[in-house]
Amino acid sequence: MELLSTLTMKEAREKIKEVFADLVLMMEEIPILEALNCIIYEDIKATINVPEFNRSTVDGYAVIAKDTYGASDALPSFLTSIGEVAMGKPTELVLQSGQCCYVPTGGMLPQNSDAVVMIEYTEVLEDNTVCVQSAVAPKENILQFGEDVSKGQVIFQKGHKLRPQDIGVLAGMGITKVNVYKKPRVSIISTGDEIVAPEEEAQLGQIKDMNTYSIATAAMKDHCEVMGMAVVKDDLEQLKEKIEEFLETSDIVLISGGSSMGTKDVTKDAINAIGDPGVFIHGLAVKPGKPTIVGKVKSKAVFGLPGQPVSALVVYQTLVTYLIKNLYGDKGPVPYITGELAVNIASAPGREHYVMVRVCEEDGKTIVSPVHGKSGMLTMMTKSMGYVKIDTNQEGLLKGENVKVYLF
Ligand SMILES: Nc1nc2c(c(=O)[nH]1)N[C@H]1C(S)=C(S)[C@@H](COP(=O)(O)OP(=O)(O)OC[C@H]3O[C@@H](n4cnc5c(N)ncnc54)[C@H](O)[C@@H]3O)O[C@H]1N2
Ligand code: MOO
Repeated sequence: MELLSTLTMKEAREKIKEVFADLVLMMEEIPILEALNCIIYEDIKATINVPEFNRSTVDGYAVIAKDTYGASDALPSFLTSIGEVAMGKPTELVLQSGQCCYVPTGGMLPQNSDAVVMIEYTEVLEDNTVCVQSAVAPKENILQFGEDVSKGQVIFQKGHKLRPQDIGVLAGMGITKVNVYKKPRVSIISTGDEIVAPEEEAQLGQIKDMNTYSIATAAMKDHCEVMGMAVVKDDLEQLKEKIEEFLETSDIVLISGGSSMGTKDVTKDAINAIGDPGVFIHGLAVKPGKPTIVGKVKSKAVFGLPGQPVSALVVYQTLVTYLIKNLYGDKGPVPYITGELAVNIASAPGREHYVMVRVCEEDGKTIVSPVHGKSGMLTMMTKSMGYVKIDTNQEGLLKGENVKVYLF
């Protein structure tokens, strides 16, 4: 009798990290407008100071803060206005004690000024006298030279994923192109004599292909380039040929189905038939996802995901995403929220258990409830916001417990 050997998820991840240490992504230089969600290939240093001059953050009067101390509605300070700063222009003005100067939001501060009083707290009297009705502290309402970013400082580290605000900062530095990792190239194969394309009519006993589409779009979400998608019969030779074809252009080939112990489950044999070292993981102590396969051939990664739609996607998210993040050097955590369990949840003994959950707000509390179903029902995941993890040694989770929900 052949039984699956079962590694824990932690052991499987360590093994994957070790075995694919030589799988590396190339670098490419791209315009910043195309770089959203791309991963930075090397540290980026600030090329300038931001701002490059002391700026006001409000419309008001630049002052020497000391001149306003004690000022109030009842007892204002009277300052002499020496002029106005024009937006986008340098100023030559220099403040002396007892003087002030009008500055718009974002305007350059005159020399010697160290704060700005908002215009609402001032009143202009005759003879360029400004009545200041509120005190300001030094540095109040100003952005100092280099306060946002100072020249030479590392603003983004290698492995950082670029978000809209990051792209804005790069533009603000005059950096219009960035070196990023090339996307991992991924191909997807679904195996099964019963699988038909979504647009085809399914005869009794057949099933429309879900996995090719859920896995391909999961890979796109992970910032991969999908190179090929195919459905292959449960046939060793045909599967081997398709994997070999896809390996020509891909870093990772993801196969779903045929991972278990049935007579028609040929994924493991097909991977091993291509070359060494072949399959190095078959079986994980997780639920769902027990029959997972991981192999290395032609220096590339080949995964055999379980055919059940939920299992395939859960293993993708827990294991394939882990490898992809590793390739990118992305050390960020899996995004999660926390909430309170609405009911007790029993665990699968001896396996790390991923339970699909929905989340709602009730009386200001975040309430987490399990979504029941079987791993052949993909709607279990469409009704869920994420999953909670029950560790191998945990007996279950209790109602009222605070849990982490890992988001899809
Ligand atoms: N004797 C045993 N049987 C099974 C075991 C086991 O340990 N011993 N493990 C079970 C578990 S757990 C899972 S998960 C499945 C995994 O099976 P396979 O990876 O071999 O997948 P298939 O048998 O090909 O398919 C399973 C199921 O999923 C449907 N499927 C497959 N591909 C698609 C697709 N692209 N789109 C939609 N649905 C798909 C397929 O029709 C089957 O219903 O094995 C258990 N059995
Ligand atoms: O372990 Mo299977 O992946 O439960 O459905």
